[in-house]
Amino acid sequence: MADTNSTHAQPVIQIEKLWTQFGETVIHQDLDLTVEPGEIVGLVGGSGSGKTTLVRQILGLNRPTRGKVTVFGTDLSKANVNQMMALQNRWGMLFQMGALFSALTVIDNVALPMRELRALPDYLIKDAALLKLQLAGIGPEHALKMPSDLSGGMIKRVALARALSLEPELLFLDEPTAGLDPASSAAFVQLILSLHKDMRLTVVMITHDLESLLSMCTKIAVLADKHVIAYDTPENVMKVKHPFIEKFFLSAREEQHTVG
Ligand SMILES: Nc1ncnc2c1ncn2[C@@H]1O[C@H](COP(=O)(O)OP(=O)(O)OP(=O)(O)O)[C@@H](O)[C@H]1O
Repeated sequence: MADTNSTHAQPVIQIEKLWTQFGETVIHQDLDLTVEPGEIVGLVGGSGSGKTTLVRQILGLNRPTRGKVTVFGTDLSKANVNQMMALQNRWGMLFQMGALFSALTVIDNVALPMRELRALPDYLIKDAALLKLQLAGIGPEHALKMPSDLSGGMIKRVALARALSLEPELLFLDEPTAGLDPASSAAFVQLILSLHKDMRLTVVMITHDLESLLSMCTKIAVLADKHVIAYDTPENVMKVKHPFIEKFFLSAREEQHTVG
């Protein structure tokens, strides 16, 4: 009998039978991945396993050789310019490098995506930018500073405020804690967790940082052997017998044994 009570929300991201080839080199082969609303998915894999390429394909910046990428129900291979622009307003991206424009003040960096939309008067954009900064833990006293006046942790927070400026439903994070000291890293993880809760975000994050993977992710997707070899809760992924997984989680397992 059909279960009439269950709601089947549309996946935020659906990747089906994706192939990526650069020249003779195959990077992804028959890769499948589905991200449901509200998940925080950690994307892990060895260097060159194709994590960045996969995220670029989800953002429509790279086209897969074969296969289908659907975001918010839109098949990217069939999306026209207007549909792509509509999608771009529904996601935010926190880049690892060059997170801020060095010639713009903190508030102008955050205001930029809103100004590009040309939908709001500037006084409203400034207020909205101040609110986003506050959400990311940056007070108004820092609004007119230049990026060069900020610490690494503050730069990440301002970049996060900018990624959130269009109130995205989907947030991409590329190595969000890289370069932060342990205390700033833990604070940044807490910030993302609270935003995830308050803003009902879906998050996809590339990271090598075991600590943030285990404390944040509802699911981990492991990229190896050209596809997703495991996609489950951190607890279950850690149990999968595969050389990459065993090596990657070795330290976490050892910690568990020490504690237990
Ligand atoms: N445009 C391109 N042309 C040719 N090769 C490319 C291109 N983009 C990526 N590659 C190759 O594809 C492979 C996957 O790269 P990608 O950056 O996606 O890996 P990654 O898993 O993010 O690696 P890392 O963890 O080191 O950042 C690499 O071997 C890279 O050199």
